[in-house]
Amino acid sequence: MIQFDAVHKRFPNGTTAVHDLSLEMPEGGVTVLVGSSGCGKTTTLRMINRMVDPTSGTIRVGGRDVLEQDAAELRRSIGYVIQQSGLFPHRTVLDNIATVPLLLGWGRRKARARAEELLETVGLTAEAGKRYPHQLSGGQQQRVGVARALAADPPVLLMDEPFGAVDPVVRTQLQDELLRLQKELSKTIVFVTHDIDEAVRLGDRIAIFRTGGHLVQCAPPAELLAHPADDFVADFLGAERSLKLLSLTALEGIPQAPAPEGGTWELVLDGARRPLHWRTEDTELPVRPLSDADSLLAALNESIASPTGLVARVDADGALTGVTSRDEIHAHAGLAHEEARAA
Ligand SMILES: Nc1ncnc2c1ncn2[C@@H]1O[C@H](COP(=O)(O)OP(=O)(O)OP(=O)(O)O)[C@@H](O)[C@H]1O
Repeated sequence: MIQFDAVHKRFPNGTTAVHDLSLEMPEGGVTVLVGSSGCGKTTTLRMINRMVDPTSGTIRVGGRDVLEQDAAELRRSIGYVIQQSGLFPHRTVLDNIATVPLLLGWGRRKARARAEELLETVGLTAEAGKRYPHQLSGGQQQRVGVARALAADPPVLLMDEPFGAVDPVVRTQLQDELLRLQKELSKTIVFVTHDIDEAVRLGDRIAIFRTGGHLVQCAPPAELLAHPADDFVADFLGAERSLKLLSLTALEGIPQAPAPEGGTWELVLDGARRPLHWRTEDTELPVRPLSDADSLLAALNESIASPTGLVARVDADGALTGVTSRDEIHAHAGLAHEEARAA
């Protein structure tokens, strides 16, 4: 969908921001650009919608060279979300979201109806639409930014550190929302971040850049974590690289056994068989039940916290389906690594 071919960007002051970049960003997937400050991520992103033009090389979107297209038209056809949302302060939330449809000549009524629909899509109330941006929290403003970028239903979304300015809890919520939306919409997304955990969570492919605008490696997260191309990439991925790999493997298919009965610790259930806590004669300890979609990393964590070393497994309704032991989780963690290395 988006193709960079030998792209170079040198600014008039002599700074090379992007060096000989050849990269493909697949249709309907999330490509995350990561790297330390100043390594050329934003410049790469902005060359896609011609906010910056390359010095040499070719960029194609949907097979068409961007330099052969009208810059303003191209920009309207590509969604763009930035940190601090970039909303117009003197327009209501609804008018902000309707910006591009109005520019495209949709007519006021249709543009507003689309904006109302999108408010709901990004998890905001109709009432929020009547407010001005400063009357919303940072996380809500980012949601409006995403809604505005989606308004004309563009096939491509560019997102530059969109969740960089919100606290970690809201950031996780926004990431979850984006994953949910992406399941429905399958946009071609290019996402810039400093945060490798965010990249592993969101990316179908991760491109790691080094200062001077050099692309070092581009691969799906599991491949990157199992086979970093060099020490730079390994350092960037961090010391917990192996644990990050476990965050990509789901618990589904990992064997379960019936919950133990009559031992020192008992798993207490409510009337709907939902786990409440672990109980011994004089103590109760919390249980954090996991479903098939949860990761091996979450299971490892829970197995360490659990007094019995057992992880309670539940179905979609939260009802107990069985337990899995710490040893079993360990064995599968090792297996997940071997498979990733072998792949
Ligand atoms: N308009 C410009 N003129 C001159 N140099 C620029 C310009 N824009 C960016 N640069 C330089 O190009 C390099 C790459 O910048 P860019 O913003 O693409 O990096 P980045 O990886 O997105 O950084 P950050 O994570 O800090 O946003 C930096 O050295 C930057 O100072």
